[in-house]
Amino acid sequence: MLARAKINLYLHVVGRRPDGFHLLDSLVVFAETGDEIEVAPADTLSLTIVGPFAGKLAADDDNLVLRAARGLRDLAGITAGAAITLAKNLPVASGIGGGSADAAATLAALTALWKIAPDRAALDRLALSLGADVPVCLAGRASFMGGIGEEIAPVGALPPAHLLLVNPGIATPTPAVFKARTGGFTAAGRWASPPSDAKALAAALQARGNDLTEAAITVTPAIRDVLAAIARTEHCLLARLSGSGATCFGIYAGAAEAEAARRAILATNPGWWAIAAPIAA
Ligand SMILES: C[C@](O)(CO)[C@H](O)COP(=O)(O)OP(=O)(O)OC[C@H]1O[C@@H](n2ccc(N)nc2=O)[C@H](O)[C@@H]1O
Ligand SMILES: Nc1ncnc2c1ncn2[C@@H]1O[C@H](COP(=O)(O)OP(=O)(O)OP(=O)(O)O)[C@@H](O)[C@H]1O
Repeated sequence: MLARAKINLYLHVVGRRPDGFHLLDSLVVFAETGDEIEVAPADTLSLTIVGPFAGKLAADDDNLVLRAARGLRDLAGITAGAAITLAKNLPVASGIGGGSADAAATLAALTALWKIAPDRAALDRLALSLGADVPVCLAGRASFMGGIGEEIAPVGALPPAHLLLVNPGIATPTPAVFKARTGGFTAAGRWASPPSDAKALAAALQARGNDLTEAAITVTPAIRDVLAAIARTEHCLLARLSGSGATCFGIYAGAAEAEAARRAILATNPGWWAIAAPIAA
């Protein structure tokens, strides 16, 4: 099962809860690329990690995949096991929700393997307890995200558009970025009807922003270089940070333009990670 990368096309910080968590308004979409979760019947729960970023992550009890599996088992009141394999294709702690997508894919795959039908509200509560981005990853489609991540509203059909994702290879922990944030709050940026094409989408996004950008650059200064490099690529309609970083994205009208931009970026920055993929329909 594909655990798609999550991209925050815009992200406004609209308030703060008394417990310190930030209230957000974000347009979340998914890219047609990500990690892979496979599950097979077994007596006990186990996790094997393979793939390009396997070395950056331990298959220990804290792994979001195993936390999701244990949480689902407890929720269903069963003692089943599963042999889970995670192909870690996305950089870790990079603002594209890899761990959250893995957790959501694990919940979906094990629900099918164990043939259980958990109560939806309880499943959503479990998702949120695993991470603020897990509920939207569980919904699995383009959404306006509110609250601290628990409010998911439909966006309507977005126009076809292609993404270039670029990461400078520096893990950027989400808590550090929220901690570094200064300044006030921004109004919500939701629109009533979706833009008609990629150019109109980029124009609508230009009027919005990612309120974590400055803080993320404080934590990982290389983000400034990544944003500039994406903005310089031909046919780039918009360059922006996703989530708390350090992954940034470019928007392009066509697949060929996004792929050409990926090659151009890697030619001058061979140490960076870059991938081109359409926004999932
Ligand atoms: C920045 C986003 O990626 C936008 O989609 C998410 O809000 C973060 O989602 P996430 O990585 O699943 O975050 P979590 O693991 O739940 O939270 C990590 C830490 O970030 C801070 N945090 C997170 C979400 C939020 N709405 N407000 C916060 O202040 C909290 O200090 C929290 O302890
Ligand atoms: N399966 C997993 N994949 C990635 N990270 C995991 C996983 N399990 C636990 N983690 C831990 O969770 C933290 C966040 O990782 P993740 O890659 O989800 O961050 P992120 O891309 O910044 O997410 P977000 O965009 O939701 O803030 C890392 O510090 C990592 O050690």
